Amino acid sequence: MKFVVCITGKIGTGKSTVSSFFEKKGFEYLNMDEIGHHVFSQLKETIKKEFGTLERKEISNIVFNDPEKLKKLEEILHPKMLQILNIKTKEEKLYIVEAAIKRRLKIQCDLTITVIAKKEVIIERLKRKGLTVSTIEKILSAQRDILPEGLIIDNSSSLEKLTEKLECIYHFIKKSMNF
Ligand SMILES: CC(C)(COP(=O)(O)OP(=O)(O)OC[C@H]1O[C@@H](n2cnc3c(N)ncnc32)[C@H](O)[C@@H]1O)[C@@H](O)C(=O)NCCC(=O)NCCS
Ligand SMILES: Nc1ncnc2c1ncn2[C@@H]1O[C@H](COP(=O)(O)OP(=O)(O)OP(=O)(O)O)[C@@H](O)[C@H]1O
Repeated sequence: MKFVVCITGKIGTGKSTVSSFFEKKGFEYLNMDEIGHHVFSQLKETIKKEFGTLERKEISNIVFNDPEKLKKLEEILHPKMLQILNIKTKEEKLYIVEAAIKRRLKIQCDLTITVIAKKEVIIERLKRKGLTVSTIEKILSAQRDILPEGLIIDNSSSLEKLTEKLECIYHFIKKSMNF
């Protein structure tokens, strides 16, 4: 049986933490940020021509300050990213796909889980990872179209609370999908 769960949500809400829970339960994990980085390295010439650099941090500064430039980068990367995702999810398996911009990428899946968290919690957690408030604010602003859909998990409190919620969801999926 093939079953694809997509984990979506804004930056720093806890998508990787949630994905890792499902990976431990035996789901194969795919991360669209990583696939994006892979495609980026395959399309260097086009990117260099468009942005004048291949430094991801510099490009991040450009695109998260200019929606038109972000659109341009997405037009270059997204078709190939989707192609890779489709190839990687062909088997009869359980997959967990982490994709902040699931809707923009038009990813097809059997179940969507949206991870949400309070803005101040997101900022606090990401500051600890070394991001500046200004960068976080800019990325959040480029993610205004990420709206809650499917099952919604609020990850504003502890990891213990998150795990409790995830165990419930996992058992619900397991029972309803019969695996
Ligand atoms: C802009 C790029 C070069 C920045 O690379 P960098 O290594 O500095 O950051 P990273 O990839 O870890 O992204 C930082 C944060 O921004 C988010 N993000 C990335 N791309 C986008 C986007 N198009 N729209 C909104 N948020 C995005 C990520 O989910 C993450 O939370 C890179 O993110 C990129 O190539 N993005 C375009 C491809 C894409 O749409 N990826 C998102 C897949 S969900
Ligand atoms: N409930 C929680 N309590 C405390 N810290 C948490 C909790 N959930 C996640 N974190 C921490 O917050 C940070 C962001 O979480 P995570 O990397 O899972 O988010 P993400 O949505 O995948 O982020 P990104 O968009 O940057 O990929 C990490 O350092 C993670 O360990």
